[in-house]
Amino acid sequence: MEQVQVALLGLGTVGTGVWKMLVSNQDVIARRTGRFFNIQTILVRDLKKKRKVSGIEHLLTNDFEDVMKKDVQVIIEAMGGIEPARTYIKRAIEKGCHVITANKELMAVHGVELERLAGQNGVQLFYEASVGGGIPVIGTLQHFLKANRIHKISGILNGTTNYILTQMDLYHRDFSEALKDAQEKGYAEADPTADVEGHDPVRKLAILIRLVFDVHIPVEEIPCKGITDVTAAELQCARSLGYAVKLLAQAEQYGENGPISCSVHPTLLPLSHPLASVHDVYNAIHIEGDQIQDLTLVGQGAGEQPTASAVVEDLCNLERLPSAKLLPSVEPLLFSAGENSCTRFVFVQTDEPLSDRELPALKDRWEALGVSLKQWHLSVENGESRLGLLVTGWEKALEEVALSKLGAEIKRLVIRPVVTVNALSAGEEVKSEVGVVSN
Ligand SMILES: NC(=O)C1=CN([C@@H]2O[C@H](COP(=O)(O)OP(=O)(O)OC[C@H]3O[C@@H](n4cnc5c(N)ncnc54)[C@H](OP(=O)(O)O)[C@@H]3O)[C@@H](O)[C@H]2O)C=CC1
Ligand SMILES: N[C@@H](CC=O)C(=O)O
Repeated sequence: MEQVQVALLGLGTVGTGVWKMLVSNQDVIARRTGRFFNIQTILVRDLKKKRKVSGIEHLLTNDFEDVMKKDVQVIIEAMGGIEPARTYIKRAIEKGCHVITANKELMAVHGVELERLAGQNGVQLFYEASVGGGIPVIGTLQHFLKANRIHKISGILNGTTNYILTQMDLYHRDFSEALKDAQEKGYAEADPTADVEGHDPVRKLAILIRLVFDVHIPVEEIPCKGITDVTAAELQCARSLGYAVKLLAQAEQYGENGPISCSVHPTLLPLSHPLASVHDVYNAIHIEGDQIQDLTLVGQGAGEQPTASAVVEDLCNLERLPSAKLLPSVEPLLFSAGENSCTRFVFVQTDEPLSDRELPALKDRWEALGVSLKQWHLSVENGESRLGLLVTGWEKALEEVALSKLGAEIKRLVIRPVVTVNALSAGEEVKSEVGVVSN
């Protein structure tokens, strides 16, 4: 049996999962690869911290130079953050080690540099765990969709926020309680701001964009909005109109080397949409290509076991799969995904009593502005009116004047993009204009 010597950087959620899987699935791995992966050393920050696995104490170090002294062929980076992870990975590559990383923040920003360095040094750099947790999306794009022209990729790319939205929407739990739960389950980033503000799915989208469109887009150029302002009232209103709110990542290219629209935004999806029923920690990635047509991958997007699965599969594939080919990158023209559709969910909370009898008049006033009111839902709770409106023809420039026609002082307003069903597309016959009213 061939022995492969491995160093593990990080023994948190992912590192612990990798250790456990290499122990629990050692027989399957050996049978299928003819290899035994031996972890020689584990880098951590705090040597005194209580660990979730035993029998590793003698392997722990908090000095990267100890790792460099070991004769290892592979380094698994599961620490997170840009530095010192970037420096450690570069040093490992320059020493001739293959590298596996789960670090999307690093790969989104420095992926091109690190892949180039790996190529120059004749080693592999695999990062399957960096997008979609246990979903093999990177391998699928790199190895099994090479010959397709992919024009669109969209999906739910963050387990923590999907878990929070599901808990709020279906189980009526509050935001902070659901976030705490996601942290305890090991789904969230060390700093969960990256999850709830949308930076984590933006990083993952940047990695996918590089793989499908061969362009590097700086993460700060991807329009992004997180879920911190999504409330239970809004989720209930959207559901009453037949929609679920999901943190949707989207990227679409218009023609070969053409402009790219992309964004990460809380978005309304019709309940019949396949992504609307992707709940809890599950992620989903929908790929549209000229030959494959469309393909959706669904699986657990975060957590110890699914993420460890992606890392260990990378380990098993190191010698089997070819390295990714880096293509010359072109400067794309970027615009926000929301800009090419003008269907919106306008959700208003006001202390003034609103009546559904006023809505036909509002519909006429908006019609005159070119805004079409397709569906509404009004509810009154503790003296507060909550009005959800589905509209087409909405434009930023019209916002102020359109909202002034509501005739009520707005306490809170959110406007979300909507993935349309045919009946809502501008110019098409509307099947139902009837508002849904509940008190
Ligand atoms: N959790 C998840 O579901 C997923 C995570 N990822 C990514 O995997 C990576 C790891 O995530 P996760 O396991 O959740 O993170 P954790 O915070 O649970 O673990 C991080 C580990 O790295 C160690 N570490 C951090 N910084 C240093 C440093 N400077 N020197 C030495 N050791 C260090 C920590 O040491 P110590 O224990 O001593 O503090 C800890 O063991 C991140 O890039 C994350 O984005 C990817 C997919 C899913
Ligand atoms: N914090 C991330 C972890 C996996 O990438 C998430 O919740 O998706």
